[in-house]
Amino acid sequence: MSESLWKGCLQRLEKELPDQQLNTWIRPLQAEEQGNQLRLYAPNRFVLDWVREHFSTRIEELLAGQYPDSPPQLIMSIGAQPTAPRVAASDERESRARTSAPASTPHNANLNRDFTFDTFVEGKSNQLARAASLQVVDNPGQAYNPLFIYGGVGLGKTHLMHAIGNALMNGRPDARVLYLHSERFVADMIKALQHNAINEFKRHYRGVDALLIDDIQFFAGKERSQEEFFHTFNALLEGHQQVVMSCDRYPKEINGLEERLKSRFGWGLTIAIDPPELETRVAILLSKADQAGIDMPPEVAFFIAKRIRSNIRELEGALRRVMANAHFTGEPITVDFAKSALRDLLALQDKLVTTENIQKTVAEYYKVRVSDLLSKRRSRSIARPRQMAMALAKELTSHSLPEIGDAFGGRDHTTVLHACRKVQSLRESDARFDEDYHNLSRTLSS
Ligand SMILES: Nc1ncnc2c1ncn2[C@@H]1O[C@H](COP(=O)(O)OP(=O)(O)OP(=O)(O)O)[C@@H](O)[C@H]1O
Repeated sequence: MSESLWKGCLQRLEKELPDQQLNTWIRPLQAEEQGNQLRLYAPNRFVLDWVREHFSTRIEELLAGQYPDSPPQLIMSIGAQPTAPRVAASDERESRARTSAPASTPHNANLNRDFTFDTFVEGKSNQLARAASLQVVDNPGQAYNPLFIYGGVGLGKTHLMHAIGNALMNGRPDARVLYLHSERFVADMIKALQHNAINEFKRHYRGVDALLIDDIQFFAGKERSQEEFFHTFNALLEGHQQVVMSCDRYPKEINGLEERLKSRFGWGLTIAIDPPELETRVAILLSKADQAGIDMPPEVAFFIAKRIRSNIRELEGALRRVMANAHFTGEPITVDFAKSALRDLLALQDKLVTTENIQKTVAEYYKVRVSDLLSKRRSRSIARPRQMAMALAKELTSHSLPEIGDAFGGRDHTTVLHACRKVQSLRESDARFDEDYHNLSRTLSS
């Protein structure tokens, strides 16, 4: 039988399955080919059951496709392939990652190799989270344990977690690093309970050097999973094994999560990622365009970044759309071109953030009336919210300074400019004011 029997299957599966599934279920398998048999070894029972249930029929079909006259027999078990060299996945990077990982350890393949510190653009909004993540890489299990990263959708939490995992693996290729979404933890646990394999489940998750677990808000309301995670979490911390968690909100704000978990999550370092400011958005766009081999004029990046503010995933979506349009039409990427390519998206955005909406939201936040913001009153309790609203209108809408002045009771454009500068300097000198700004822009952009 050909040595490349499993390789042939892998090549087909790589075309058929999304990367996530390949990395989680298929690439961790080891193959041994003997006579008319293909033996596949799974690193643990979960992988074994999952592959049996979801992929074995397809693998058998692929085997039969290669030897229609005498289809090879597929045998699956837990363990490591005893002698022969492993059959490498066709993706070279994955194959390198696998070769360095002991077979029976929780595999490292669910790390996305593109999410590294090198591809993570630093800005004010993510500086602390990035610095803390680098500390974790330098001193895993010691520096900040657990590291809890929270922030809105699409702001780079997952990217940072993978960057930690990849850097840990680069420093110590035999490190047992496990990245997973909380949903997977829950699914594995249920499966383990069904199969009476909870001890194996425990061993699996407690045997890692670093557990990177994403979107833990998913545990909300799932008591049994929380219980299990609580014990896993404690065991890891006691063993000085690193835990990194991400969540879409501050731990104390997760409804349906046990108090003891909330409090324990705060034992290490809890750190926020905020929505990126304009300069960071521009830098991210330029960096992503560069990675895609596109020469993006800075003024186009600036235009897109100014108009798409909600999160980086949306920013990437807009960039992809512009690049695809340029590719199909062969036209150069200019501001006008981007404007036309993003027409629908921008119209939607404009509808969402209007000056009226900003005035209303700011007035509610500071408990003043909208009419006060538009009035001539100059007391600080009114002037500050008014300046805040003007600065937000400049940042979040595409209106000009005179247009914004008009919308605020017919003020001059220099008043708006002054408000923007004042807000900028207050944000730098007054942390509370800066937090107000972030809260408001988050509310308005979501
Ligand atoms: N600072 C950054 N530099 C470069 N790319 C970034 C940065 N932050 C986020 N991204 C990119 O934005 C996209 C979304 O990021 P990511 O998936 O990490 O968000 P998230 O915070 O985990 O969101 P969710 O809560 O929805 O899972 C990814 O493609 C990521 O590479």
